[in-house]
Amino acid sequence: MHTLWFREHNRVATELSALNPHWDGDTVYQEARKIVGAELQHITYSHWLPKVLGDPGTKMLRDYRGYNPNVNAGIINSFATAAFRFGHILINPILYRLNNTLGEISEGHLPFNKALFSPSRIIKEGGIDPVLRGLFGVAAKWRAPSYLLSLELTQRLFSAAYSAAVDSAATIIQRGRDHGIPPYVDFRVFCNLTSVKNFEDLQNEIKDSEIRQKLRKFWYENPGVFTPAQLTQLKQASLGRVLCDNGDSIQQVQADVFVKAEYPQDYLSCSEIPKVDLRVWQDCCADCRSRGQFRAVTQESQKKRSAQYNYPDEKDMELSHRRNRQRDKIYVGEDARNVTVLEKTKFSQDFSTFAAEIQETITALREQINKLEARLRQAGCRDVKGVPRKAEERWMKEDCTHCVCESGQVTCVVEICAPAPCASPELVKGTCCPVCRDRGMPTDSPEKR
Ligand code: HEM
Repeated sequence: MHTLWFREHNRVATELSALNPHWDGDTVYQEARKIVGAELQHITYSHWLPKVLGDPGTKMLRDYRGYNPNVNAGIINSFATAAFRFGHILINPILYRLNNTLGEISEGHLPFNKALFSPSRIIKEGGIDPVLRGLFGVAAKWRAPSYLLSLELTQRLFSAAYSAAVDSAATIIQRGRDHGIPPYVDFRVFCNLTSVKNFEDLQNEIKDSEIRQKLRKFWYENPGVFTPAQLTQLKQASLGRVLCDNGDSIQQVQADVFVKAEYPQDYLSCSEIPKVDLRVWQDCCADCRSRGQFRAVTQESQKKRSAQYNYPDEKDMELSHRRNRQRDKIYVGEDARNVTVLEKTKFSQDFSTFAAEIQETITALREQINKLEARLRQAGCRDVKGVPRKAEERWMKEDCTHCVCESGQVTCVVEICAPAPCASPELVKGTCCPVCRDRGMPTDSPEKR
């Protein structure tokens, strides 16, 4: 686009110069610059912005009513830092390169990351026209949640120039923090939209209930994120303990490191500070139900977005190029939603992968249902040690782990500890939660764990 506008300037200048042979170079340059600036303003406000803002937004913009020296022409911080970066979701992960009949050029389309920092492609691979045709001859990217920022922008941006790629999503979020931009929920109220308290209130904006559910799970106490046993352990965590475990050689800290304490009397040895017992993350126990939950969430948070939203890797590209030459030209989605252009072959390939994935999921679910039904038919259970337990039987597994046999399945729950009402709670044998008691007891007391 820069080359296009640079050429436009020179074209206008040449024509002006022919019309006004008496103008000096500076006059030709300044007048051409003024004209190109005006063209850009006209196109931006009259042709582009209405597509971005829609009718109501365009009406609010109103027509130009003359220069007003009292209007601050600067843009607000939140516009530059956040709002106008919406343009990043318009970026297509593929640069389509089309010939003059809108078919793919012999060099093929380009993944976005291969296009940056490679101006030589313009010279060697057909000039600027193929890329420009790709911009006007192909529909815009589909505005579905999973298409907003492609992996090209979050995992491969500028990878041709830097050893580590830039993550545009992370940069945008971080830039918002750098600039102290108010949170989205505050902007909703400012813009007279409904106020929101939780992700369900955003169901018109985030239509996919699965995504809303995933977002909810960022709070560690939400059901399904950790098992009850894990939660109990997590609530033993303290910054003091993290300092003890990870400092170079910190041996003593106060019980609450956020509050200054007198040394040595108010300091505790690190061994006295409660610790998160990671054994409850050991991947084998009778508590299959909660183990399943834990696994699901852990895998969910690690899962990368499906490659179907992105451009194929190099080896796939070679294959697709060969196929492309034989098959139909690109067709533009006629759908009113402006569906992304898909190559016919790629579409059917994606669809087969999708169908195979669904099939796999159905088989896995069927297996789970069979297992659950088999359990329901069982009257009792067996605990971890293989001891038979009757239906509805309850027992203590350890000091603070209650188990119950329900519907053929053992479920164990670890007691949740209330915050101890003293500065230096201790873990004492026979109790689940840290207790407050006389601090005179020696630290190596056999009662201590
Ligand atoms: C080839 C496409 C694009 C690339 C590679 C790109 C890349 C970038 C990068 C790397 C930044 C700096 C991020 C930071 O460190 O804060 C940035 C900032 C920005 N981008 Fe883009 N961008 C592209 C297209 C767009 C479009 C189409 C728009 C709007 C329609 C846009 C709007 C902005 C804005 C408003 C900023 C912030 C500028 C500022 O802080 O003053 N970008 N872009």
